[in-house]
Amino acid sequence: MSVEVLRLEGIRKSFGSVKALKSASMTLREGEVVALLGDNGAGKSTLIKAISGVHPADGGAIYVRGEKATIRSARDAIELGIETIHQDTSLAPDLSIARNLFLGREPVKLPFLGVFAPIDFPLLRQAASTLLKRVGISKKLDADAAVNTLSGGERQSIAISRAMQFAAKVIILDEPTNNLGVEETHGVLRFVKEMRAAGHTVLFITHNIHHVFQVADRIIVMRRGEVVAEQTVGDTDLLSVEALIMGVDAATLAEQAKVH
Ligand SMILES: Nc1ncnc2c1ncn2[C@@H]1O[C@H](COP(=O)(O)OP(=O)(O)OP(=O)(O)O)[C@@H](O)[C@H]1O
Repeated sequence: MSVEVLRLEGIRKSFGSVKALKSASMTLREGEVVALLGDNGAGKSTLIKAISGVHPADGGAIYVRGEKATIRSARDAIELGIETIHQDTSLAPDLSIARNLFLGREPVKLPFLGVFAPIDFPLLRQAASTLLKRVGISKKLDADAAVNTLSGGERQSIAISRAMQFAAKVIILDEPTNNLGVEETHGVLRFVKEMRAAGHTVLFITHNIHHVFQVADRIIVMRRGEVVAEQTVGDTDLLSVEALIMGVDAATLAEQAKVH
């Protein structure tokens, strides 16, 4: 079995009287794509926000590569090699594609008078074109174009490319294909596969079970703030996954499908 990269044990999180996470546990391994499934309000987003430091957990333990970790901020998560691509929030829309790819980590020239290190734009542009070429979207996109001129799918591609660029061990995608067209959706799913091929671990939230069968190795199902099932995708089928999400028996669901 491949190496464990992230383990969550009994993660808890409440918002006032709402127990969003009662006790969520899961293990992610190197080079696997895992789909995090569950009905609305199951706790999926809250769990990834706990891992990415957006809403730190109230309790439980997080282990990164077997070592106990503390994630209290987005910076903590990034330093541990965990990059999260939230829906629509990861990019600075007014800045260029190139700036976005390296946001906060742009190559700089030598400091001027020891205090000011200006961005090295030619080097930035060159690094951005190399990256866009590597992820196969160089033909369409100009690294100098502002992100607000891009489609939803192109924005997702940029956000994902950025995570790849910094070699994050774990990449978390919150509904990465939400609101995307067919072609854009396929582009994002292709990136997910490329990330796995490059050895990254990908955890993605989705409501689209067809995508699960296209790219995921395993599914983890949440219900009412807990992980209630984990399965290898090759060992299950669409109806069984739907039944797990709904918390009903697969045979009952099949019977209901016949009636309606
Ligand atoms: N910031 C918040 N303040 C108060 N309650 C919240 C907050 N975030 C989430 N919750 C509540 O926590 C529970 C879990 O929500 P969460 O968004 O994690 O579910 P989800 O599985 O991601 O659902 P969806 O698929 O609809 O996005 C819900 O009852 C939700 O209303």
